[in-house]
Amino acid sequence: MHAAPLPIYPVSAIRDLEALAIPGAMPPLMERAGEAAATLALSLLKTPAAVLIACGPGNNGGDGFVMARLLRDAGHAVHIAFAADPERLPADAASAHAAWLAAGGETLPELPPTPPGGWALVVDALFGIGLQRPLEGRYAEWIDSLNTQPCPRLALDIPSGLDADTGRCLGPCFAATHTLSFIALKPGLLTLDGPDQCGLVQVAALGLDPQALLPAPGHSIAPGLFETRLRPRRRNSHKGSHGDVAVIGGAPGMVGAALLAGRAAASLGAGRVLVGLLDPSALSVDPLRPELMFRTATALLEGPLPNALVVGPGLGQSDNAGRCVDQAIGLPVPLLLDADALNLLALSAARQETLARRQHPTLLTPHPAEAARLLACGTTEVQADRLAAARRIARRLQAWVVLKGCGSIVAAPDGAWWINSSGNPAMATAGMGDVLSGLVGTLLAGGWNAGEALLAGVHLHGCAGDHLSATLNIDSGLLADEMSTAARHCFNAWIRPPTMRDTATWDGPAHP
Ligand SMILES: NC(=O)C1=CN([C@@H]2O[C@H](COP(=O)(O)OP(=O)(O)OC[C@H]3O[C@@H](n4cnc5c(N)ncnc54)[C@H](OP(=O)(O)O)[C@@H]3O)[C@@H](O)[C@H]2O)[C@@H](O)CC1
Ligand SMILES: Nc1ncnc2c1ncn2[C@@H]1O[C@H](COP(=O)(O)OP(=O)(O)O)[C@@H](O)[C@H]1O
Ligand SMILES: [K+]
Repeated sequence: MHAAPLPIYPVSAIRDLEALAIPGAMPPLMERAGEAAATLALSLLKTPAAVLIACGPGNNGGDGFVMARLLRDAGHAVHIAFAADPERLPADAASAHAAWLAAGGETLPELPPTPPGGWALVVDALFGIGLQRPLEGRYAEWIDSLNTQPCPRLALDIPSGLDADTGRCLGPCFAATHTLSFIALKPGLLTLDGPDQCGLVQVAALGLDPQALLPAPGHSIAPGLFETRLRPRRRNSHKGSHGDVAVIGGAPGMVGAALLAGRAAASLGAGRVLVGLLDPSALSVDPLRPELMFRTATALLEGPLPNALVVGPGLGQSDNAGRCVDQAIGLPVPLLLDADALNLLALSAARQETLARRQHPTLLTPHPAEAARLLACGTTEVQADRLAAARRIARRLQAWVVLKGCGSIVAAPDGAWWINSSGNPAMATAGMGDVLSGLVGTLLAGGWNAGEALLAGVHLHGCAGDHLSATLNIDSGLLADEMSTAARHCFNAWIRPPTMRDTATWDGPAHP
């Protein structure tokens, strides 16, 4: 069994879930949320300790009051900072506040000074999915102060100051070491600033089965999404069974990009890899990867059709590059456009219209600046709502799209979406995108459909980066060309049956 994707609900869908779940919920959801938070806190606290909980004016504050009461019952010294008007708390939060006072607890209108031994835990129960605007004044000061505490910092539902839908810090934002999100994941936990602000994310479903109440609008990416493809190769197969990948790119000065894509394709097991370079004076062999076959871009586009075509790595924006893109769009093959192929697409409305009418799978792999060009807007606008940007491109161009970066978004032409959580900032180096193109191209050439190939390629690419960072013990300085063998390693771990995954020896053919 491979890991299953997790459901993701934007705020509007969480509100719908609330409406469906709350009428019958007993004990109330807030009680369950506070209890789940207290359970997590107890796992972080060894001996009776000093805990600071900052409670806000809404239901997120209510979760904090419930948690405080339970931690106090467990013997911890709980201090609550609460500056709002108790009369204006929503009903459940008002009950939780009253129960805290009835249990002998008190609240302070300001953050108390740090006790001599320091806080053992600080908890952000200020704002959750009801955050409407950037934090200012007192709340901004509280966040700045809480962020300096060198102890575990737990956010309830979502770090205060983070937009739950977009992952954007609206202003000052709690920097959690742990986030306990209620009912289901929200997109903002997983993309843009979310992963930096959230620390370790856990979900407390509060006894609900959200998917039974409301189908999830989106999902995380996990191998369970494409597990039917994760099978060992048939013994009776040959290079023709695994597909030809053609990579078009490599204008003068950028030949390396095409090589990176080609090498990644070869390492992932493409039957044959052909590289069509635009630079007429470039290599005709890659001495470090002699398996690659070289052609001119024109010869490749006019020769026998490959099983998948990748156009863009190091392509440049010459007239010749434009002709290659136009020609590729017209070919009846699965087509992945990356890098300058996307920039050339952005330059021509006619090209976009032709692309959107293609009858064969089209995949686009923009980073935020390329996405901005495709949408004729600024990169800031793309990053302000990555999910919306990816979905807009996918719908408009009727293509499968990955908007790359921290928490890559995959969007389908029909509006479906996923968020990837593998990968890390050591991968923020030139050439990483070229490697991704080669990996996805190989899966396409192997007969995977567009969605499976893109979801798997994006996830695999991140897993390879994580594997390398862990095994090399590095947080920076990952080289794009190192990724190919790591991707090969991770992919083979996926396709082997569990019983064979750790088997290094071979005892002869298995007999039934
Ligand atoms: N979903 C569920 O079923 C469950 C939800 N639960 C919990 O409820 C949380 C959602 O609660 P919520 O809707 O009351 O919103 P919440 O985040 O507490 O903030 C709203 C308050 O903040 C205020 N406010 C907003 N922005 C502000 C700012 N920048 N600066 C200052 N004030 C600002 C806003 O006031 P206003 O904007 O009207 O001025 C309002 O008073 C959710 O995240 C989870 O923790 C759990 O109990 C389990 C079940
Ligand atoms: N901080 C990060 N976290 C996760 N993945 C990242 C991060 N930075 C870069 N990556 C991944 O590395 C790749 C970079 O692609 P791209 O920007 O196109 O690079 P290039 O154009 O240099 O080849 C993308 O797949 C991206 O998602
Ligand atoms: K919070």
